[in-house]
Amino acid sequence: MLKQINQRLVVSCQALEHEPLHSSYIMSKMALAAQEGGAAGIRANSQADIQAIKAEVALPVIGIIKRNYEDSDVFITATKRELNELFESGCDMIAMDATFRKRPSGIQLADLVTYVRKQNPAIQLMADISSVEEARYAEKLGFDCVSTTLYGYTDQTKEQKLYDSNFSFLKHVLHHVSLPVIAEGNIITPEMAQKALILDAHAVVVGGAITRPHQITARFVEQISKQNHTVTAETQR
Ligand SMILES: CC(=O)N[C@H](C=O)[C@@H](O)[C@H](O)[C@H](O)COP(=O)(O)O
Repeated sequence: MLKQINQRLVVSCQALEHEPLHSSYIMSKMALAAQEGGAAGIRANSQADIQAIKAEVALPVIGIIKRNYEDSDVFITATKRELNELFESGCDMIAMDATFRKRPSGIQLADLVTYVRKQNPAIQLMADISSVEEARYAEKLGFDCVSTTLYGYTDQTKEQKLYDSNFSFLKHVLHHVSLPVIAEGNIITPEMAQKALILDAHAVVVGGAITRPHQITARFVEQISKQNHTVTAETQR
């Protein structure tokens, strides 16, 4: 899969239970639209969505399973349970949280990597990271690539955005690991995606800016309200 997505766009087609588009059927059609738009791959959540997407498009799929655990903040492919479900999903690559945060029941990331290599040696592994140290450790554990997915979503990085100070975090990761680095998280314009690839990201993943209409709508509404204030101010002069 890494070869197929090199220097290209992966579209994340996800909608959790609380989101308006929560449906495997809808996610499969989102993936079809992404394929027609020229995407090279899909990122998807849950066995049902992955299977529906694989039935609809010929694109390779990065599979995750999001599940919350009371004793951990890790929710992306947190344990062997999620790995087993992904083995049955038909996905081409598995992405998992590779932050240093404590995992459910204290299971170690290294043990999960060993488990995948033993149970399903053919599948590629993506490490979702939030720091350079995590990226370097993921490289040591033998992941096939790292993705900046969780930058801005951990206590240490909250409110940070990948494109802040001209993609400084992405540049930092690229400088410190020799693995392919996928730019993912809050890439909301084609120009940002292009910039990440120019900086030598292996590929870019874009989700909400393509497949979450509520986020896209909110961005328009926010901008229009700014415009309204400007117009009002001018007309009052
Ligand atoms: C933090 C988290 O759970 N991120 C998830 C990872 O699978 C997805 O919800 C994101 O949509 C995906 O990473 C793409 O990012 P963006 O939607 O910002 O383009």
